[in-house]
Amino acid sequence: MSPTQPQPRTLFEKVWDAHVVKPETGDTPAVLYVDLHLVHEVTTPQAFSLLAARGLPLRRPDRTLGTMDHSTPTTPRGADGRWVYGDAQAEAQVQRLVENCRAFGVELHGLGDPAQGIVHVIGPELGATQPGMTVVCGDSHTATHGAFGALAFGIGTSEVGHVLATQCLLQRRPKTLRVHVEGRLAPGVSAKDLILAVIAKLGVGGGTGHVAEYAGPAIRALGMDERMTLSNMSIEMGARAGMIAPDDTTFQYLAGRPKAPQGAAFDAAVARWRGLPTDAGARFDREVSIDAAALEPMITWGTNPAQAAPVTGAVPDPAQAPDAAARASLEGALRYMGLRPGQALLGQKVDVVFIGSCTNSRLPDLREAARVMRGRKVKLRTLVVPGSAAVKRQAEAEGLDRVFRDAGAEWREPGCSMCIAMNGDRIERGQYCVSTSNRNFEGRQGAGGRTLLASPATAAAAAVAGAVADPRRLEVL
Ligand SMILES: CC(C)[C@H](C(=O)O)[C@@H](O)C(=O)O
Ligand code: SF4
Repeated sequence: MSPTQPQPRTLFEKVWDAHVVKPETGDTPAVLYVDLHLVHEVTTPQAFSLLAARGLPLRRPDRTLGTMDHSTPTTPRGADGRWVYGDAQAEAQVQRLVENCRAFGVELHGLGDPAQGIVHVIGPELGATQPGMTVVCGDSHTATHGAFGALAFGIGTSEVGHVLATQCLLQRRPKTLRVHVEGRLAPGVSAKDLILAVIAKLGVGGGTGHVAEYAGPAIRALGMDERMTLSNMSIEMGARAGMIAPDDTTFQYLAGRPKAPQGAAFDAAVARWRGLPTDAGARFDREVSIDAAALEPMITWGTNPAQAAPVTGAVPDPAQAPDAAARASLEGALRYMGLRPGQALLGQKVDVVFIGSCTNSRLPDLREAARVMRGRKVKLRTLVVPGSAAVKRQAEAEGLDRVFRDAGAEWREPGCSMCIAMNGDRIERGQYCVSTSNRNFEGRQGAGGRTLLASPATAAAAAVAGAVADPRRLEVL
């Protein structure tokens, strides 16, 4: 390459370089400009108070977008027009967000609003999330928006305050990691199974300090909703963000969405966005590759998302752990989960199924669950919670709600719900829940509750079978 030619750059580097207001020096992080700041009720009260205490205005109300999701009820409002909250704290949080957004002029999609929903579902749905943007939110699953070729990551509450006040953020430049996914996913194997397999391979710390880029033929073949499932869980392997290069699938998804550029402006944006993908010859700090065709439906058996196995596999035996520390951690996980070393995962008893969360609550996820439940009955408590009011409307227009109700499942209002159990939707101590969410930490879905993470099809199969089941073998259910 001649010295005058520009260095090939990765997708991450292009987005980072375009947003650096002040470069990083030895002891000071870079100042990074933020294009889109998403806000929800849990991580904003102190941040808005910080502004109020200093008498500062919100720097860019037009680049700040609010919704409520974590603490919101998923049962419809009563005949008196009132929502029934899980507890007083949940209601207070929601009220604070309403007041703060009104006081600071933030567009808020609150309860009952046709665009309300989980923050990581509504950003893309409204076309607010776009390629090449920097997107932040006081929420670790902000990585979801990376599916559009945005640099999107979670920030802490004090940083939320900085962004509200300045539209900028102090950031150290992360390293880069490319996850190259060869081949094609087999029928019955989904993006959720792929990301669980990637995390199982790399470990919960495998991406620490890095921004991941998912690339390769298997990724190109995925729709936007599936790509979001993948990017969403990047944080579960410690990655700062998880990006996917924008392509025609991305542009088609965005065309006509209310907050996307319209008409000639859209065409101009697409022309710009086409320059974002990683250049041939660009260097990553680390590269891994995985064969999509070899994957099976996955399910977690432990208390972190890397503790996963094919659904046809078995719970590992701590006696075979490579060292004492690994053995102790395995033993701890199995004790909490009440599972025996070597036991088959198929047939493991399940008490509750949760289909929802920012990982798997979009229309294609619900279609998958409905495909499995259609004409069948669930054997246990099954909650289906759409990711947004828009997903709920579309699902109902297709009659998916009927399929779920006829099967005996509960069809709820949009929100985070049982993913985090902040709104009163929870499992009981000792119960097993096959969940399409992203975290199986101890007590995540309710104190003492045991979570097994899986895809919508695997979760629906468990609901119908009353136990862990293989979604590719519906004929035996
Ligand atoms: C409540 C919020 C701060 C939290 C997050 O950061 O991700 C939640 O969304 C989660 O999934 O654990
Ligand atoms: S659905 Fe779950 S993971 Fe997603 S933002 Fe809500 S609580 Fe966090």
